[in-house]
Amino acid sequence: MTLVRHDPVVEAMSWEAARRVAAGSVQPLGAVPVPPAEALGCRLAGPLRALVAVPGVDVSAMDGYAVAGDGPWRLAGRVLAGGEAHPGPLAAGEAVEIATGAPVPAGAEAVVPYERAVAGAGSVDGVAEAGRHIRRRGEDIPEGAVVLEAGAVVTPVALGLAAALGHDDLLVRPRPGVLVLITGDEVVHKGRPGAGRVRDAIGPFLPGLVEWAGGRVTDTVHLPDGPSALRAALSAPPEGRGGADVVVVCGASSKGPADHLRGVLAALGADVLVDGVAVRPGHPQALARLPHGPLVAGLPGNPFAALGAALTLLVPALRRLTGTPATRETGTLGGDVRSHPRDTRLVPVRRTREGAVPVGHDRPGSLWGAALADALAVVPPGWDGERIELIELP
Ligand SMILES: Nc1nc2c(c(=O)[nH]1)N[C@H]1C(S)=C(S)[C@@H](COP(=O)(O)OP(=O)(O)OC[C@H]3O[C@@H](n4cnc5c(N)ncnc54)[C@H](O)[C@@H]3O)O[C@H]1N2
Ligand code: MOO
Repeated sequence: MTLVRHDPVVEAMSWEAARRVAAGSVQPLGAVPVPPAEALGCRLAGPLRALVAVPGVDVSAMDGYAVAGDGPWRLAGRVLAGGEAHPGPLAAGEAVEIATGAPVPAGAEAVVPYERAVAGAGSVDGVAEAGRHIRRRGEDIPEGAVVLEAGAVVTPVALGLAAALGHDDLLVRPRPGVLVLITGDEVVHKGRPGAGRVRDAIGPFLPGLVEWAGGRVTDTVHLPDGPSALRAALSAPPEGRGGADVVVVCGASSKGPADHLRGVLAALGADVLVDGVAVRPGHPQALARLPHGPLVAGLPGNPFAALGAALTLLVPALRRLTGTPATRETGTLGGDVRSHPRDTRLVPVRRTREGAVPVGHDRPGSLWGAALADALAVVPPGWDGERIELIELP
């Protein structure tokens, strides 16, 4: 009989420390100008300024008559938005018919809406209130004003605002690219898994999770077990990785005969930043930096463990790359939850007015509980029942 000597158990890093290491493992990506569709959801890398005033000139706020002096007024023309401006200034006693948004002629003192005017042949009468219904140049937004600060999220509304202010491209921190490698000979990607097979449950949730955290999945590649395919994928040049900033490896993180992540990382000379975390589920997770640049996040193959690990290592790194400040939500936890003496527990919960309530079904191999939950409660070792951190689920 051959005796196999396994590595001694190495003390895993605390969950808090692992999250800190992940956030500190990268720097925010440099600013790039991108078109609006690409900028959506990114953070501004600099302040957004008004390139033009809004409105750009004095315009009418109503459909009616721009008038000078007291009525009745002689009708001197018509001005439409996008049409020809009135050729000269209005003299006292003159009016032009005007559309909402059309430039008011110089000399106009007010706009009298149709509803308040009495039109005759070549003339119009009514009561003018000085300055009424004229939107002055820059009244809404002065030229040069900072309308959104650096770090603001580019929302759909922000895109509309930027366009109104004359911007074509926006200067943002781009979405970090994430390449996903799914390992496992038993993992299938379509249909009902047969005997000895499991359906990939991690590849389908990562794009949404990555997008929610500010990144984008550049590609999802399925690899057979064994070190050579993993090694080839991790040592590909940047263009072979789609320029990804982070490579996520799912499975192969533990100590089994097909778990090659650590061996491949060592062979490639990677700097291992996290090698196991004192958390349940998800302890075999890992974080490393390859010599040629990208970060590698190793997620366990058990899908709920992979989710917990993604929230521990991947999401904090993506948030840092996108320049997103760390936030912390705390709450109370109901139900009968016990802490573990050594490991942090991640417990799927729903947040209610009475505090967070565990939803159950939280086995490492199943996403059932996490799918019912809207957050994971972070139960530290030796928890005393005080307030706890809640990490939001996408
Ligand atoms: N001797 C030890 N064995 C294990 C340990 C340990 O510390 N010592 N840790 C256990 C824990 S905890 C976990 S989690 C797993 C992690 O395993 P791996 O990351 O190496 O992943 P696999 O062995 O490939 O798979 C584990 C499990 O998950 C299923 N799987 C894999 N990929 C997927 C996928 N994309 N979608 C759905 N399910 C997947 C796979 O079939 C296995 O059932 O290791 C324990 N063992
Ligand atoms: O990370 Mo594992 O899922 O705790 O079983």
